Amino acid sequence: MAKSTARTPATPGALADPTLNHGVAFTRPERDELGLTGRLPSGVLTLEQQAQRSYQQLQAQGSDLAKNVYLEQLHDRNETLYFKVLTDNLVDLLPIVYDPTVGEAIEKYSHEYRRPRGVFLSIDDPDGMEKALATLQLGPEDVDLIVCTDAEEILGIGDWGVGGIQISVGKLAVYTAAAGIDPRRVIGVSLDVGTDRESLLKDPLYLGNRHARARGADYDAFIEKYLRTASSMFPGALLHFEDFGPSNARRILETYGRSYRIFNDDMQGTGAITLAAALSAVKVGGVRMRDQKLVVFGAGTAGVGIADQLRDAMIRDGASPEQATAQVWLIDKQGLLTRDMTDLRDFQRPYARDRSEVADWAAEGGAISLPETVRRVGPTILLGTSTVHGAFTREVVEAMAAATERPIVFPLSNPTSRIEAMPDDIIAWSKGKALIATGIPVPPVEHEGVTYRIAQANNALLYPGLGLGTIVSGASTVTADMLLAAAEAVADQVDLTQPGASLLPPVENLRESSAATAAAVLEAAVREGVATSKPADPAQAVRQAMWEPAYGDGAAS
Ligand SMILES: NC(=O)C1=CN([C@@H]2O[C@H](COP(=O)(O)OP(=O)(O)OC[C@H]3O[C@@H](n4cnc5c(N)ncnc54)[C@H](O)[C@@H]3O)[C@@H](O)[C@H]2O)C=CC1
Ligand SMILES: CC(=O)C(=O)O
Ligand SMILES: [Mg+2]
Repeated sequence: MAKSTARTPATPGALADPTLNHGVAFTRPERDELGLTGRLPSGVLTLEQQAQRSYQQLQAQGSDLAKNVYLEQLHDRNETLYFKVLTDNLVDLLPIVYDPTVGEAIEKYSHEYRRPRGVFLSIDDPDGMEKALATLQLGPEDVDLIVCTDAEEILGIGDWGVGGIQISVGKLAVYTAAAGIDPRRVIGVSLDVGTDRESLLKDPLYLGNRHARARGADYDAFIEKYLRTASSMFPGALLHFEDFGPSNARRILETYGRSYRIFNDDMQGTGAITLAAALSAVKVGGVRMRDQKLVVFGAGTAGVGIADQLRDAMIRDGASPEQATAQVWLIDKQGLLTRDMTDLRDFQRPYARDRSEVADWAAEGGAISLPETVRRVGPTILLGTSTVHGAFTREVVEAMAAATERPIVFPLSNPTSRIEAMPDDIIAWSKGKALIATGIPVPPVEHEGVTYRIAQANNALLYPGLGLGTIVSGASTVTADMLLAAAEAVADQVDLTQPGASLLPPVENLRESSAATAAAVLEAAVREGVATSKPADPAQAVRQAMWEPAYGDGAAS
């Protein structure tokens, strides 16, 4: 008997390709033309109706992680529909595709894995890098943005190896939903250099390179090769670096920041969004920027990136560089950082205090604690970038409130399990005086008849607009003035007239806010002479460049 050759026919191309697929929104003529006759139920829905149905399906998922996975699968089926759902429900869904749920998706990547998204570049095959990027079949003019991570310091949850691809994917989703970056012109990249997390190395299902993290010359050569390859294949692309470890993050930016179009979100994006929140807080608090005293708890990539930007803001407001630097105190695992310590990182050194200055401060085992520093310094701003949940205790916040009328308290660590203090506690302990911003989304806090809206000082409120402005300007590098323009544009959008007002624009307005930020960045790039495109009307140029989720002509939409 002849062998049967019958099999289920393959999904026709237009349904299988998420960038082309409109699903049941394909009209009848389109179905005929694309060879889909009989391959879809006969009803034809609009994009709006499809989005309604998807949103209902999403709500039926049992957990935030399940929602994240559902959305990923939707993205794999129909990109336009995915972005329609995401853009129309950004307030609800930002915490699902991004911070904090993305942290869980990263931890469980190898177990929740369905299908790949992005490009995986392996340190064990550096010569395969060009070949891997070439599989995308994109030409030199086809790419605006590449987000890469080596996943050594994902959010505040540390080293997650290849699972870090999901932070690249999440950051890109926010770029598109918040600023209309064209999703067909972006690439997410995992730079898989191994992992030092034992549990991953021992997990039979782990999908990344199964060895310790490469460091030293091999690592440096791999990063340099990535920069050379990505920027020669896609010369127009902005190269976004995310969640690298503290020593590499800064070193890469300092080494290559002037020769490649790179942007480190954890240092520069976080610095700029926190500066924006601080500019608002300073307006409310009344102490001039040049007179602020800043204590940073957790002096790593984000903490010192923010300290640098706040120090520069003090200088712009009239402080001398020496005075501004002396108004910053850094605390890390060793306690308050002092110059006599032998394990300081290069970037911490400028802010380390002279030991003689703190000779009579209380120290436990040689370490000067956060509460002692706050009591002694009387800071006006307290910043948390330590990943230490609960580090801002009642004692610390009360000491801040005793020293300054409107203490500025920014517990910025992500995800929720790492936050230094929750806003309702800070509001209660400071008797409603504290001016607060957090890294995660937090609901408003009621206290003695006032509703306090908590600013989300997450770089997601700034980097999409910064990226859009950089892309539209064709800027050759991301300059300090472009970052400052972005911070000021974000701060300018805030209405501080009501008691308890948020220090940053709400996520509801993120698309509008990103457009305004992008226009300001574009203008700064032109002023600085790094722009290659100089549109006469920056606001209009930015709006025109923003991609909208729609099927375009022909489909029911
Ligand atoms: N809100 C936002 O937009 C952003 C928030 N972050 C958050 O900031 C936190 C830090 O991130 P990175 O700076 O990238 O990490 P990092 O590893 O570079 O910095 C963390 C620093 O905290 C220090 N630290 C750890 N335990 C400590 C302790 N008990 N006392 C004092 N210091 C301690 C570490 O030694 C390190 O220097 C993370 O939770 C991350 O999610 C980071 C970037 C953006
Ligand atoms: C928000 C972000 O970039 C971080 O927590 O690392
Ligand atoms: Mg980050």
